[in-house]
Amino acid sequence: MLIRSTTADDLGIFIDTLHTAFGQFPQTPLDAGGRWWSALEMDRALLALTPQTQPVGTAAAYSFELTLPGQNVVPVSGVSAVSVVPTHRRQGVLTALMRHQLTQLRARGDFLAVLLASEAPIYGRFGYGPATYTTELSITHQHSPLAPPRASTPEPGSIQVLRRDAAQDLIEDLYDRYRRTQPGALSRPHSWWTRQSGQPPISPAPRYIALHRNRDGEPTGYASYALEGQTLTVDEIITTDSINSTGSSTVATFTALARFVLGHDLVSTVVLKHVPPHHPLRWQLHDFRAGKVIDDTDWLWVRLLDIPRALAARGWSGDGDLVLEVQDPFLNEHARYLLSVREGNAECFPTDREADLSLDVRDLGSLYLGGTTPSTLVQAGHIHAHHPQAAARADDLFRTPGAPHCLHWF
Ligand SMILES: CC(=O)SCCNC(=O)CCNC(=O)[C@H](O)C(C)(C)COP(=O)(O)OP(=O)(O)OC[C@H]1O[C@@H](n2cnc3c(N)ncnc32)[C@H](O)[C@@H]1OP(=O)(O)O
Repeated sequence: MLIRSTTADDLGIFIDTLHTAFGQFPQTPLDAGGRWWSALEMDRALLALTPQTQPVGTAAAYSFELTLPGQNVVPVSGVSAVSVVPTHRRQGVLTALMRHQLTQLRARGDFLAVLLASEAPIYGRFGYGPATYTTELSITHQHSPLAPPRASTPEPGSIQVLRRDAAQDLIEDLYDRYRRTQPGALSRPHSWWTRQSGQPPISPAPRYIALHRNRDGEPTGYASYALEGQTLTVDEIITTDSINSTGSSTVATFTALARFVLGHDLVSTVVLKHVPPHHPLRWQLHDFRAGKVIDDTDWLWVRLLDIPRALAARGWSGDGDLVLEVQDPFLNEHARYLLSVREGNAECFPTDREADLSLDVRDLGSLYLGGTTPSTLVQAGHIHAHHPQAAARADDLFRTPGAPHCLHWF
């Protein structure tokens, strides 16, 4: 099996191989469906070829930024377009692609990689762990407008409905402001917006944008939505007031936009994709049961490539020391690290001290953004705690003010 990097000249063969693997018919990159792939960075993609040079596998990487706990924004590679054609599966092609890619990512100095997994059992063996979660809610509209708040007054603001193509610059700017404060969120490069490459509202699919302005007239968020029959589907609600610089959160803009879509006439069901974990929306309904969770799933998977750098890059809570013994079976690495947290910042170095926790690098990926607690993974039997206080001490350090959330598709 030969793995080689691609160039722009390989775009056609890359997309052909990818579509064969996914069982779809090829689309040129410029037609509507093919726009998805026009954002591919072809100098960062890989092709797997047989000794007869038949292309049988693909993998790509996008250059994104990821917001970490502490609102630290760092570069990250977004792994995508991973595929092996059906005739060559379970022969180690993916394993060879992953090994090649992880080596390349490290060589370019990356300390983190992320992906969205088509199936959950695929990527743990390569060191990725599920790190953010997202919920899809279906709300039966006529029974369940939002109840008036019992202990506060709704923020006065206004909503304007725009067509998606008239709102592109506004929503690009709002998304960018949102993602810089939301741990777990990824950047959407400008080229994705100009090429309309991605899922709605980036793609040219017809959408309305409900734009929210605060009492001073400043845009603070939007809902991207479409109406089909009597179902109104919201792709995403993006708000810039959800987490402020002190880390405290409000849902004022989200609530105003939810009230707007739930009040839409001639609609029986409102589907809200990508509601963040622990969001209060269901509590705001008149009828709690009218909000049905139709999907509650992992979204962003994280892989640490340089553990000391990755751990020092995020913000922490409290003060304390923790020794982590980390196994990385795929890269055949095993080391112990001392994590020292002081006033929200961490230093991390290899150490000989006794371990507090022993864990696989995939579990460290799951803990990294604060979406899962160490004690949960100890209880699940994935992490070994060497003494009774270890999990609680780790919980205190890894704790974040809110759940990480990602809704970018790539
Ligand atoms: C980030 C993204 O792009 S997500 C998109 C992933 N791509 C797809 O889902 C497209 C359809 N599927 C495929 O193209 C292929 O089946 C792939 C890429 C998932 C797997 O490729 P393969 O070359 O068959 O994987 P490979 O032979 O290296 O398998 C490695 C191991 O993973 C296991 N594995 C591979 N795919 C799966 C799966 N879908 N479910 C469970 N286990 C799997 C194999 O059994 C093997 O296990 P073993 O080491 O214990 O024997």
